[in-house]
Formats: sequence, structure tokens, C-alpha cells
Amino acid sequence: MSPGCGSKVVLNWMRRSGQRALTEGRRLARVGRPTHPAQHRFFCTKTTIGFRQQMDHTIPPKVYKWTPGDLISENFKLGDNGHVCVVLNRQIQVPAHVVTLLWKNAALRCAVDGGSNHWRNFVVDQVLSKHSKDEPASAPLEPLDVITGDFDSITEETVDFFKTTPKIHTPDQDATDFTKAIAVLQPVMAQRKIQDVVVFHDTSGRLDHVMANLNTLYKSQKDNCNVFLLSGDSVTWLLRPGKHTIKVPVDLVTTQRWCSLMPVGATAHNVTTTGLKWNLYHAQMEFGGMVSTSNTYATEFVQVETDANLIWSMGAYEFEDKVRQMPKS
Ligand SMILES: Cc1ncc(C[n+]2csc(CCOP(=O)(O)OP(=O)(O)O)c2C)c(N)n1
Ligand SMILES: O=c1ccn([C@@H]2O[C@H](COP(=O)(O)O)[C@@H](O)[C@H]2O)c(=O)[nH]1
Repeated sequence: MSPGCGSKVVLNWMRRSGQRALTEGRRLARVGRPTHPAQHRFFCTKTTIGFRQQMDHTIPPKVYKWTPGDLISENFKLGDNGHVCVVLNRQIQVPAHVVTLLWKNAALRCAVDGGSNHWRNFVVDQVLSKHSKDEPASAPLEPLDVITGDFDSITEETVDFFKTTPKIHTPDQDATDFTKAIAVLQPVMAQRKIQDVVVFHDTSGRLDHVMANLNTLYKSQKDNCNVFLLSGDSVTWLLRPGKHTIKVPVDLVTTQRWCSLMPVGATAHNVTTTGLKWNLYHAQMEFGGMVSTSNTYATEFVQVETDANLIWSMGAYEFEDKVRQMPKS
């Protein structure tokens, strides 16, 4: 099985994507917005176990504002240039109507290797479920723009199903297909000024894949690129060093849904939070030491100031119940 691939395909696809950007003017779902305050000089106190020291910051922390409600509720607020949807090789657990809306509003749509098998199932299920309920057929889902990967998981049937979709072969076995997909997408995103990537993934199954997917968040970090992992019941993304404000949907506060801050990979020496039930104050976080799991909210606005990367993950309301009603494919 050898799907069409090669540098010519990449170039043609990128050229077409760029051209479309000039004519389309799609809207951007800007979930995270880094801002750059004027530089000033200030001091902060770092408290770790056993010592306290003064840190002289000549560079102020970067400020980030996140509104995950735009992503996990039905209120998708869209900006100017759209977002990217990426499908990984796991069954899609995000409720169908959320997937459909995110897909419809996307500016670019990509399936990663075996993810294209799951996308094919999703497309077929959508048509069959309308048919079985005698509902009028809705507009077909927008086509995939590209399938990437080493192509060890895409089936012949799926290749055939998506025969007109450009396929970009990324054979390197020193990086995951997901990491390579983001690397393929980033130049096009930069060209079209798209910042947000919404990834349909799942946390069940192989732990190494889950860890590798978190690693991709680290590997793909750029000022102009936010990658959000969306599963059946959670949203996960990377908080870079800086000052973050996360606006939490009120339902999640009232229902006391879970949230967590995880120092994956490196120690964070100075983490201060407000708005959580269990807050941190100039705290050190690391594996083997303190990680903040099973936390929840005290208010609608959570602030996290950190000197190192942290993974933020939060329960997404309504998802779990809807997923239980979905047929497994
Ligand atoms: C030190 C090291 N460990 C492991 C690997 C193997 N490896 C890392 S990423 C990768 C590709 C994984 O492909 P992906 O499609 O993401 O996952 P799959 O389901 O095919 O395993 C491989 C083979 C390596 N190259 N180097
Ligand atoms: O159990 C899994 C398997 C895969 N993934 C993600 O999907 C891509 C593509 O996987 P393939 O097996 O090559 O089709 C992989 O890079 C992982 O990011 C996963 O999350 N869980």
C-alpha cells in the first residue's frame, strides 16, 4: 500500500493552502492569546523547600489569557483565520456535535495516519445515524485537507475512501506521526496566521502514546501556536513560563469539576496560583515531589504564574455523559 506522497505533493498542498487563505478570510477560534506587556523591572520572592531567595527579573513574565469555554462549550467564539483540526489514531470520544462544529469552523483539517480510519468511521456514522433516525441529511462534513504519517496504520479501504485527499509521507522513525504532523502544519499556519490546533485524541490505551502526545505539546511550542488535546472528558494544553489567566466556564466551578497542573519533564521552582481550591504559593513542583492533581476551582478565574512549563488539564463538562450514549465504532 503506498498512498501518494513526496515533496511535490507537499509543495502543491502548501501552495493551494496559501492561495486559499488569500481568498477565504475564515474566522479564528482564538482560545489563547499571548500578550506582551511593556518591559519593566520588579522583584519576586521564591520559596522552595528549605530556602528563600530574591530573584531580580529584568524581563517581565509573558501574559497569557485562556478561554477554554470557547472550545468545550457550544459557544465557539471564532476569530479571523480559523483553527486547525487534527485527528489522531484513537476512537473519537468527543461528542459528535462538538466534533462537527469544530470541524465545520476549522480552516485546515488533518488526519494523522490511523486517525484517518477513525475519521472515515466518524463520517460514515454521521450519515448512517441521520438515515436511521429518518432525519434530513445535513450538509456533508468538509473534506480532509491532508493526511500525514508513516502510513503503517491507514488501511487500504481508507486510502481508497480518501483517494483525492493529499497525503504527505513522514517516514522518520525518530519522531511520532503526531509531532511530524504539527511540523508539517506549522509553516502553513504561520503563512495563514492560524494559531490554534484542536486535536481529537484519547487518554485510554497505550500510556507511551499518551506521554508522547504530551511531549508533542512541548516540542511544538511556539509563540504563535497553541495545541489543545481534546478527549471525551478533558482539555489539555501547555502553560509556558509566564503569567496565565484561565477563564473557567461557570458550570465547571459550580459542579467542582477537576483540574490539574503537572510539571512534566522538568522541575518548576516557582509556581503561584489563585482561584483554585488548593493553591500554590511560590512552590516547587516536580515528579517525585509535588504535582497538583484532583484539584478544583474556587472561582471562575484561575491564575497560574510559573517559571517553567506545566501541563494544564481540566475536566470538560457534559462530555462524559454524552460519550456513554455514543455507540462504539
Ligand atoms: C530512543 C528511541 N526510542 C524509540 C524510538 C522509536 N520510535 C520513536 S517515535 C517512532 C514512530 C512512532 O510512530 P507513531 O505513528 O507515532 O506511533 P505507532 O503507533 O506507529 O507506534 C518510533 C518508531 C526511537 N526512534 N528512538
Ligand atoms: O493508541 C494510540 C495510537 C496512536 N496515537 C496517536 O496517533 C498518531 C498516529 O498513530 P498511528 O498508530 O501511527 O496511526 C500517533 O503519533 C499518536 O499521536 C495515540 O494517541 N494513541
